[in-house]
This record gives sequence, C-alpha cells and structure tokens, in this order.
Amino acid sequence: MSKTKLQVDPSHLVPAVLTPPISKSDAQRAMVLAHLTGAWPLPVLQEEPEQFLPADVRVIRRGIETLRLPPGPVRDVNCADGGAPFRILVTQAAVTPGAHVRLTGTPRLGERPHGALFDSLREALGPSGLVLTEGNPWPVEIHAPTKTGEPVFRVPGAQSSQYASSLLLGCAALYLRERRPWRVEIIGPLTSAGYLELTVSWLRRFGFTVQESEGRLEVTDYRAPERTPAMPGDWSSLGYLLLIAWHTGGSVERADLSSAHPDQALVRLVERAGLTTVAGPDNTLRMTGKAKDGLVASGKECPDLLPTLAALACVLPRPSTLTDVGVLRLKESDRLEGIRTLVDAFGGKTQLEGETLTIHPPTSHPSHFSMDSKEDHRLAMVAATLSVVSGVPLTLTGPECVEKSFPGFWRQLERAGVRLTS
Ligand SMILES: O=C(O)C1=C[C@@H](OP(=O)(O)O)[C@@H](O)[C@H](O)C1
Ligand SMILES: C=C(OP(=O)(O)O)C(=O)O
Repeated sequence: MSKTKLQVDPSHLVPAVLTPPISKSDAQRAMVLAHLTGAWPLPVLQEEPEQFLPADVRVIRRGIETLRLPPGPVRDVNCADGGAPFRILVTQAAVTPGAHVRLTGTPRLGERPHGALFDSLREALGPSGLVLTEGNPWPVEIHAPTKTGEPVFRVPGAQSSQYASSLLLGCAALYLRERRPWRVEIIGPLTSAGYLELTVSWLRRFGFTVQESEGRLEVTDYRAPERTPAMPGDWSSLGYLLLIAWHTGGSVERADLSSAHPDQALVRLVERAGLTTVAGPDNTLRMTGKAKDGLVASGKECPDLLPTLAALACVLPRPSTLTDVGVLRLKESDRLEGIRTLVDAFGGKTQLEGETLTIHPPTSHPSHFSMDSKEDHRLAMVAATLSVVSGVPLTLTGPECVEKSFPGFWRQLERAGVRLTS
C-alpha cells in the first residue's frame, strides 16, 4: 500500500491563537492514580472531545478499563506505538491480583527496550508467582500473583526513565493494597530524570507521600486530596505551536508555566537563540525576538524537545549543539537519524561526535523539501513546523502518526493559515 503524502504550503500564514492537546504524559499518570485512588474516571477525559484525545491516552484508558474487570479469562490490550502506556500497563497488570492480560503493540514498540523492566518485575514478584512471558516480540503475557514479597523494585535508569516511573506507579498500587511502604531503587545513572519527577509530582498531587533520596524513591503514606488535580496542556505540543506563533505573530493557550513537564525547558532554552516568551492572561503565551545565535540542549533533560529544537536550529544564524543524543535512537523511530535526515533535507549539515550532535544551518533555504515521518509523530510535526518557520513548502510522507500525541495538529496548522493538500 502506498503511503499518504501531504503537501504543506506555508505561504498564506496568519496570526492565530493555537491550542495544544492535553499532555499525554500527565494524563497517563493521572489516569493510573485516579484508577488506584477511587477517582476513576477522570473528569477531564470526559470533558476533552474524543477526537482530540491523544491515542496514547486512549491506550492507557483501555488498559485500565481492562484491569478494572473482575479476574477472568486472559484479556488483550493493544498498546499500538505507546512506549510509556505499554511500560506503565505492564507493571499495573503485574500488581493487580489475579489479572491475566496479553499486551501487544506495533513492531517498532516491540523492538524498543523493555527487558530491564521485565527483569525488575520478575525479580520482585516472580518468587510470589508472577508469570511474565515474552513472544517474539508479541504478545507480552502477564499473570499476576495474589501475594507479594520484599517491597522493593530494582531497575537500571540509563535506557529509559519510564521503567522507574512505571514501577513507582506500581508502588502506589501496592502501598494502597498492603499499607506498607514500597520503593524503587534505581541502578546507575538516570536518563530523562524530569519525567520521573513528573511521576513523583503526580503521586503527590493525588495524596501519596513519596520520600526521595539518592537513587531511591519510596511511597510511604496516602491521604486522599481535597480535589482531583487539573490537567495541563502538553508542553511537547506547545513547542511546535510556540515556534509557529513566533513566526506568525500569533499566540498559544493552555501554556501552564507551573507544569512539571520537562519540555517546558523550551522557554529557557530559546533565550540563548535570542527569543523570549511573554506570558499573557489565562495561560496564554507568545514568543518574540530576532534569532541571533544557536541553541544548546541535552537529551537527558528534554529528549522529546530535541527534534523541535533541531527544526528551529535550521533557521538560526549560527550552529546549535545537542548533547546526550543517544537516547533518541530508542524512540518511536531512530530520531537521531530522523533529525539528521531532516537537517540534510533542508540543506543544512550535521556532525556527530560521540553523543553530541552539531547542527549547521544552511546558508540559504531550499525552495522545497521532503520528509518521511517513518511513522514517528514528532518527526511529522517538526518537519511541518520547520516548513512554517522557514516559509519553505514541504512534502510530508506519513502525516497520520500525529494521532499518537496531537490528533488536532493539522487543524491547528490550518488555523495558522497553512494550506494542506494531499
Ligand atoms: O515517562 C514519560 O511519559 C516519557 C518519558 C521519556 O522517555 P524516556 O524516559 O524513555 O527517555 C519521553 O521521551 C517520553 O516521550 C515520555
Ligand atoms: C518517546 C515518546 O513516547 P513513548 O516513549 O511513550 O512512546 C514520545 O512521545 O516522544
């Protein structure tokens, strides 16, 4: 079957107020905690129009609904392309007494690393009867025990923070079940630490006490909060929209500057390039300034923002440096390669030394460029963002994948005057 192609024409831009979806990372955590603490279903999921819910949020919802059914026959949950949803559901299945589920996903999700999480669950719960089997790579089948042992999960942190986040949400479940402290011990360095902090902040908002010390997180208490916390807009999606608003003179809404999402780092990181964000009323934000320098950012701090920053780097007057880029190889596609392909397609150059990527913008813009999303939502959206901020038309192969985190993305682009044809 031939893949869909989308023509992106940025020659009629207008200033508009652009709206991100709810944050999938925040919503995933909040949904699990709502399920555990008796606050299910989360009101925000009923208020948000269904067609704008990120696909990954729908995956977690389906998974939780399955785990809420009384123990019975083996049940299937398709995690599609969702790394965090899959990893979170594996642990939630393993800590739901008697649950028997079979998880599947895309071939790419099957290729991404999960073994360290499986080993951690087997080490902690295997002696109590957990059965976790792996297909090739699908299905991953989990049969959860009804008892537990020593209250600790040990997991390495270098590949993904999602292992530790998933296990910490497991600790919350086990604390409520047993009323004894459960902890996660992280072995070695931790990547994407801000996402684990996001998990801790959601546990606290839902009433859990989490004690943190070097490489160790322990859930020690729970008291129901007075109200269910609100759901912020997605800072990863705000990244594309803010750059578009910068170029068109528009603004974004739902930009909560008190959010704990790691991609809020954008606001600080663009300052080096000469750009400033200006907050307006009701969580609106604009970006102003004339680009004067390159960017510097680390994949350890904000991995999902690096493709967006790479697009911006293509229109800056000086080179940009992205450090700790190795983690990008483990995402929905090899994003390190994806970034290099994008810069190359736009006429720029990249140089990789160890884990550091230098991006040299082109001296003049091409008249047109093409990009294949490789079914990676972020690559699709950053290619389109680059088209808008440079004014250069784009032919994009595989635009549908934006569904994963931002189903309304193309509609937002049309609001900014972008003409889309297939
Ligand atoms: O916990 C999360 O919600 C996420 C953590 C990060 O992954 P890693 O910790 O695997 O880098 C990030 O890239 C991903 O999009 C979402
Ligand atoms: C890497 C991502 O998500 P996940 O790991 O949850 O698939 C992402 O959304 O960029």
